[in-house]
Parts: sequence; structure tokens; C-alpha cells
Amino acid sequence: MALRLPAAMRPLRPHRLAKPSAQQARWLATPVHPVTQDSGRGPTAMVFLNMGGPSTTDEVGDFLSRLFSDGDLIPLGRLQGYIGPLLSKRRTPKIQQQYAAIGGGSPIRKWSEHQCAEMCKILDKISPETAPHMPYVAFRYANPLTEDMYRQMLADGFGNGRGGRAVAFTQYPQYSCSTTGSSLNELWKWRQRLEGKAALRNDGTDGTIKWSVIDRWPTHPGLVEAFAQNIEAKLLEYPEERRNKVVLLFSAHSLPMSVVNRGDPYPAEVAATVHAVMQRLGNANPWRLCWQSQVGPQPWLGPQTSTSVEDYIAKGQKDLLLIPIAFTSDHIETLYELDKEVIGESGHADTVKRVESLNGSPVFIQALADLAKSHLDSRVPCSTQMGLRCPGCKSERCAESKKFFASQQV
Ligand SMILES: C=CC1=C(C)c2cc3[nH]c(cc4nc(cc5[nH]c(cc1n2)c(C)c5CCC(=O)O)C(CCC(=O)O)=C4C)c(C)c3C=C
Ligand code: FES
Ligand SMILES: [Fe+2]
Repeated sequence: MALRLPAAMRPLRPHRLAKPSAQQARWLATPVHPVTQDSGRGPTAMVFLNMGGPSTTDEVGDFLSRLFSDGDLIPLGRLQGYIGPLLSKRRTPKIQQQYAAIGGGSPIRKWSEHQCAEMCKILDKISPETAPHMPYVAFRYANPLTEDMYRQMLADGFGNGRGGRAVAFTQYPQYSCSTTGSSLNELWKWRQRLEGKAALRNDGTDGTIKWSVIDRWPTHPGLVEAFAQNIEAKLLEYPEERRNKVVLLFSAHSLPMSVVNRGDPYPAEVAATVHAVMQRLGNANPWRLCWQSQVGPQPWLGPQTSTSVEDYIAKGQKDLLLIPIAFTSDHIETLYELDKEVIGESGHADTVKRVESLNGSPVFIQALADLAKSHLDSRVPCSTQMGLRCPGCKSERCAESKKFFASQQV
């Protein structure tokens, strides 16, 4: 029988991002770091939060099992522990096929690690007072998991009586309680488990890590610019005389109507991004916002992306440009659902196109660094919006984790 070591004794996954810069390596090599009680100085951990995706088809089962166990995403109440695994097991073969069709896995880890490491290099230059900036990635449903990232941070010298500042930087530009909210609740859970006993005052003045949060950035000018440049590049593929008449179809992952009606901020924030991008483009093209990737039988926010494409084609509008607007790197929903299903099966793959995801865009990475720099300078723990729960929220987890992050003294 395989022995399962207690979590604290398990070896860390080789998680820290490859090849630290000279400044980062110098800091890591210092055996005992000075207490960093003044959070205006470095080092600073920059932690990218996202859902993650399976890097290989073998990881799909675990990925879906964690996803269906997440009560912040799919609330199944007391039956979560029974129904979650059943649903994930039933869905695994279909989703494995989809990941196989896009090259065997999700590229989200590769892009997240690249974006975070490159952003930290820029931050070391533009914010020397908070350097070195140490890059970490914390995924909700795939490796590197939040727990592993937290243990790695402690092993690297953050916390453990030595303080140090960390920024939880959501990689969802628009806030939803089912995405960023879930990641923050998970981060808070591991903070309580791994540092809770040490914490006296719960605000970082006791040598625990001081956390602040970049919880949303739907209209950041750099994000808007990066989207706009990718749209302009793709529009050039249409003949000049048709270019202004191409319909821009912004597409975001949908939400169940139960989540929308609970008062989730995501639909309004996605619309804010679209509005800002259209303004930057001079409102030169007609556009619509539609919603993709609904799962299961309950009602979801529409119109659906796939039916919108079919309906426009039926109306004679065949020049359609799809723009994934709520995710910053490629994933199964761009590479499989949009490229292979929506475009591939439209019968008009020559005129229905998709804008590149932001992935390694230098404009985007500079935007991440600018945004992080403003956040570090501001010394606020999180946005004003984050303190407010949804009118229909009944979750104690939300209440506790929001209280914790909003009370951090950075
Ligand atoms: C902003 C993005 C996303 C929101 C909002 C979101 C909400 C949401 N999702 C589900 C259920 C599933 N999502 C799944 C995969 C998945 N979801 C997103 C993004 C958002 N989800 C992405 C990018 C991915 C793919 C990850 C990758 O390829 O790397 C899945 C698993 C796949 C499947 O079975 O179809 C499920 C299930 C709900 C219920 C929800 C809102 C409550
Ligand atoms: S569900 Fe939105 S704050 Fe809890
Ligand atoms: Fe999803």
C-alpha cells in the first residue's frame, strides 16, 4: 500500500518558476531574510490566480473532480461530496477528447508562468523599492495548486515570523464570485491552515504574510489596448471594402442565471471591457456581446455564441470576428469550442474568424506590470467593490475571506 505522507512532509512540487533573475536569485540565496515589516519595501511575491487547466489528458480527471467539488462554482450543498465526483467522472472522457484535440493539454500553465515571470522582470525595473518581485502561480483546479504555491512561498522565506508582502493578482480581468471569488476563498483557506496558528492579529504585523489583492481590472487602459491591437490585426485579414462592416462578436464564458440573479458583478464588468475596447476602436464596427460554454441543464445567460453565429449567418452576415474577452490566454474554449466547433462547423471558416488570445503579447505583459505598479504604490488591500457581498450571497466563506483581505494593512 502506498504511504501518504502528512501534507507538511510531502516534497514540494518543483513549482517556483524557472530561472530566477539575478536579483531574485540573490534574495533566494540569502539564508535568513531580514524581517520585512515595512511593506513598502521588497521582496514582494506576485501571485497569479487562475483556474488552471490539465497540462496532459491524464490530468483531466483530477481537474474536473476538483472543479465539481468547488461549492463556490457549482453549489451542490451537502451532496457536493457525492454528486461532484459522479458528474466529473461522467464528463471526463468527453473533455479528455477535447484536450487531446488541442494538442494534449491546456496551455494555461505555460502562458501564466511566462506572463508572471516577464511581468516581475519589468516590475524589478519600474518599482525597485518593492524588488525583488518573486513570481508564483496558484491554480484553483490544476497544478500548481494554491496549497503548493503557499508552501513554496513559506519555503522561500515569506511569512514564518519574517513577514513579507504578497499580491494576489487575479488573472480574470472581470470579477465573478465563481472565479476570482473562488480562488480568493481558497487562498484564504490555505492561509488560515498554514499561517493561522502563527497569526496573532490577523493583519500581518505578527510576521505572517501581508496580502493585498488586485481583484478586478476590466477597463485597465493597457488591457484595452492589448485587446484592441489584436482586433485591429485580425481585421486586416478582411478585404478593405468589407472591413468596417465585419460584426465584432465579443464572447465571454457564460454564467448560470442563478449566479447572475444572486447579483454577481461579472456580466456588468465584461460589458465594461467591451465598451472600453469599442471606444478605443472608435466604434468603427457593429458589435454584440454573447456568452459561451454553458454546462448542464439549468438556464444560463445568453445569447449563446454558437447560436449567435448561426443566426447571423442565416441573416446573411458572414463576416464575423469572434473576440474572447474574459480570458487572457488560450484554453479549451478558444482552441476547441470556438476554433473547432463554432468556426469549424459554421461552413464559413474563411469569413468567420477569431482574434488571437493575449498569451505572450508584450503590450499585455507591460499592462500587467503597470497595473501591479499602481497597486503597489497605492498600498490599498483591495478594491472598494471587493468589500461588498452579492445581495443574494449566503456563503460564510465569502464573508470571512472578504473580511480578512479587506483588513490587511499594507
Ligand atoms: C471568466 C471565465 C469563466 C467563468 C465566469 C466560468 C464560470 C463557470 N464555469 C463553470 C463550469 C465549467 N467550466 C469549465 C471550464 C472552464 N471554465 C473557464 C472559465 C470560466 N468559467 C475556462 C477557461 C475553462 C477551461 C479551462 C482550460 O481549458 O484550461 C468546466 C470544465 C470543462 C467542461 O466540463 O466543459 C466546467 C464544468 C460554471 C458552472 C461556471 C459558473 C458558475
Ligand atoms: S456569492 Fe458573491 S459575495 Fe458571496
Ligand atoms: Fe467555466
